[in-house]
Amino acid sequence: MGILEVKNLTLRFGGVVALDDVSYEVKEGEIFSLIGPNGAGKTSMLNCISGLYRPNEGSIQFKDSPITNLKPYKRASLGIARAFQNIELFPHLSVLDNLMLGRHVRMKTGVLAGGVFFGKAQREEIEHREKVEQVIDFLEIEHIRNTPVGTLSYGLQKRVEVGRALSLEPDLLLLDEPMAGMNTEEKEDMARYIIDIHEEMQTTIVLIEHDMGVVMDLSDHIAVLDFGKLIGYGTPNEIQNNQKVIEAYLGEENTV
Ligand SMILES: Nc1ncnc2c1ncn2[C@@H]1O[C@H](COP(=O)(O)OP(=O)(O)OP(=O)(O)O)[C@@H](O)[C@H]1O
Repeated sequence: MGILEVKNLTLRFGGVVALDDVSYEVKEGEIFSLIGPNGAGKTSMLNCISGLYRPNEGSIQFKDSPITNLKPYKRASLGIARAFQNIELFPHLSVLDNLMLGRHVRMKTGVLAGGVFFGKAQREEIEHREKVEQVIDFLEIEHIRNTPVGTLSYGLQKRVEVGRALSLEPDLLLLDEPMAGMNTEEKEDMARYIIDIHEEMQTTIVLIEHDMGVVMDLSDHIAVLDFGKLIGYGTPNEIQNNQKVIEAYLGEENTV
């Protein structure tokens, strides 16, 4: 079953067609990757899914309901979370506080009431703290839980950025180049966390990544964009043998 259905999506910026009549489905529980050359439209696609951009044409359905015209916070409250390519954390706040803020759309009493601790707000705060502590354990960032994010290494900040999205307990996690700028060891760690999130939390993941080794290893299905058009869709094996994709993006050396 498709947890996310994108139909005939077109997005224009003046004369630039960032997305051109793109349709595909992301199945529940899978790791789905969006690949393609620079400027192909991958981030624009994530922006349309998370609600930052409104497409000119077409529709997006999440769990069988239309979300095309919903605001980003509404989509977040339905279970769509995103880790940004350019880390979107509060650098002066601790890891724990950043993750708590990541849950704010789940909080009924609001961050302020939670902060001054009365009755219902206090109970809710404790519940949210527990969820966030689970994410901290899961991503093995206990040792930096009270550290201001801005003082951490880039690799750890990227992990906290994923943690911020994960603290929402999403059904659909959008990861925009979670390994960009990382060294080999950090990349391997991040790949392992993505596999664990997928396997242990059964979270559906949409991944944008330029490292083809990672994409081919992790993905159940891959969609390939080129100049805003969908030029390929399939399993890693199908994509590596797709002549159009080889010519536009992969090149002969990346194929099996
Ligand atoms: N806010 C914007 N205003 C104008 N043009 C934009 C905007 N966002 C994206 N574009 C254009 O849309 C096209 C697709 O860009 P997009 O960033 O989605 O590609 P991408 O595949 O994510 O690229 P990269 O791999 O470099 O991140 C590009 O031509 C880009 O210049």
